[in-house]
Amino acid sequence: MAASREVCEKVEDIAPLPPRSDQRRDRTAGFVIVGGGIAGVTCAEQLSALSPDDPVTLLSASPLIKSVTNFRQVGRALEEFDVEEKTTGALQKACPNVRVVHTQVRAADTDKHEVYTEDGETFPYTKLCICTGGQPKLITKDNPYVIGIRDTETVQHFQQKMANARRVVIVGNGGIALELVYEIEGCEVIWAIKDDSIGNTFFDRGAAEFFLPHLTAGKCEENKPLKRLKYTVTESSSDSPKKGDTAMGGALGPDWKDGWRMKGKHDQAAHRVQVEYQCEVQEVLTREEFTRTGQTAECFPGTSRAEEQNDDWPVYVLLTNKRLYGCDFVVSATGVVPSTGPFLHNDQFSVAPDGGLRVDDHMHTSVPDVYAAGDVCTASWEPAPQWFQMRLWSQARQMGSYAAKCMVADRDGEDIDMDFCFELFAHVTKFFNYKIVLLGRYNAQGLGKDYELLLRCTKGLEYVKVVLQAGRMQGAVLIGDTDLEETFENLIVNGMDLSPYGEDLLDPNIDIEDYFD
Ligand SMILES: Cc1cc2nc3c(=O)[nH]c(=O)nc-3n(C[C@H](O)[C@H](O)[C@H](O)COP(=O)(O)OP(=O)(O)OC[C@H]3O[C@@H](n4cnc5c(N)ncnc54)[C@H](O)[C@@H]3O)c2cc1C
Ligand SMILES: NC(=O)c1ccc[n+]([C@@H]2O[C@H](COP(=O)([O-])OP(=O)(O)OC[C@H]3O[C@@H](n4cnc5c(N)ncnc54)[C@H](O)[C@@H]3O)[C@@H](O)[C@H]2O)c1
Repeated sequence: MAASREVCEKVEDIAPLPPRSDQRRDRTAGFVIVGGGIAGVTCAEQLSALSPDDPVTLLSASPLIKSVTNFRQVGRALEEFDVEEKTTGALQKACPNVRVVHTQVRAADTDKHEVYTEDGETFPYTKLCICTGGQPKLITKDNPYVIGIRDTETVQHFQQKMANARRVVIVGNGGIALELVYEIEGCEVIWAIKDDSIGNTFFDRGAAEFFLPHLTAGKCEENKPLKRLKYTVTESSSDSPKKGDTAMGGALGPDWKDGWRMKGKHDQAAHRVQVEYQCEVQEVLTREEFTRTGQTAECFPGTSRAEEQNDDWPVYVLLTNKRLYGCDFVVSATGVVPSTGPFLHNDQFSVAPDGGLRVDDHMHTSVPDVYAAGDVCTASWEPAPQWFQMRLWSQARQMGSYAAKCMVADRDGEDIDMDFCFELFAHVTKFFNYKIVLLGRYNAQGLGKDYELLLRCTKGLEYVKVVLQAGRMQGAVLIGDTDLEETFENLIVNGMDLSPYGEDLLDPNIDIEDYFD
């Protein structure tokens, strides 16, 4: 049988320690941050603000760094912002005591309080914050037809493949898959999900039903995506990531470019999506391997054998439901593997089952003077009842900022309370061109069976779901411009008994903002 499915959850192989460097730049140790994504840059900015006289060194493998712009505090925990790529100079100009070094960290000796880089330099630190993000968790590694999406480079690679694509298989049912399925045009999509409804990372079945009509509806003018997605870059470069390159860029931010659509080969092809429910990829076969099986590949559902575009696909995907599809390539939108590789030389770090560096409620790792923030870490403190980690920009920003406060407080021997943002899960985003707000235990996470739901839905306009337990709001899903997020955030946080209001709570004729103001 062909390439067996190997889910690569193992952290990248740990290379031997680089030779001890004698290139110790003459510098006083200070705060060192590894990673120029949102977590690392926010940490550097906050350190600069809190400790402007101390040296802060940001080591980043990506030439451009990510920073937060147009920050808007929508509610007490809910925030919106844009993400922009900036030159390192911009950060250094804004924060004079921050120095950004474009380099790749190879290892750290936490006993000596030193970080070593690929080009043989040593950076001593008093406090270190690891913000190295993550990489796509691919369903199978080293298969040129199976790609992940993480940063600008991988998007360019994706775009190149898209240009001539007639059919792609998307695996996964989370953020990236939801966005791609909506954005891809002129190309057939086979969407393979493990679940019985779409988008279950974010939505329950009800909300999934709300979106289904948008799966195949063409994007007529008015519902063209307002926010161009993160998957388009204006310049297309011929160099796809070199083999062996780990995706060293920062994870994508919202579309910072007004770019092309993700057009496949067939402009005129309708937006055709076939969802294959409750299945996984069993095998990915080359054309030769497929031919040897003697099997017949499926036509795109609804097309006859004669209409089938062709049957000489470069790659074939066998699903666990025994359906076999040919396609041009596979997008493995199947989550993130934290990039901890350079730090696991010493086994002092406690690593969580998802591969992240465990951090406590002060963003401390298990190693003295070493902190972590963003996708690379796994929150390992007892969380507030309505908060949980999800690897998102907002949480990367919040963790980066809070880690900086903890680093300074610990250095000065001061106490510090956890930021409010860790009291309540709050996420605002867009899917299928609708505003989406997710609050608290929005899918009744961890509530067992002891909860009730209130729903309000206007087809094509809005979908409101409230999760209640003992009359108290635990979470909410808001789809569309409901303007309920601030009120609901307060109701979740203040734990008010709402049972007297019953279904009136969602009565569209009652202006509950005033009611609970
Ligand atoms: C396609 C895609 C779409 C997304 N869309 C959304 C969204 O709509 N909303 C949302 O909230 N979240 C979204 N996310 C998630 C979000 O991008 C991440 O959670 C967030 O950016 C993580 O930030 P970070 O700083 O932890 O990591 P990253 O942004 O990955 O940054 C890691 C940094 O560390 C550097 N680095 C890594 N290893 C080394 C090393 N050894 N030495 C030196 N530097 C190193 C990298 O170069 C990079 O600069 C999306 C993610 C992807 C992949
Ligand atoms: N708008 C947004 O909020 C948004 C958009 C894109 C990405 N993101 C974030 O970026 C990160 C990466 O996105 P993502 O979509 O890769 O991750 P994700 O965690 O959102 O979704 C991963 C999906 O893949 C599924 N999966 C995992 N292993 C699988 C396997 N072997 N076979 C089939 N399915 C499998 C999971 O069940 C899940 O449905 C996530 O943290 C996500 O939250 C957020």
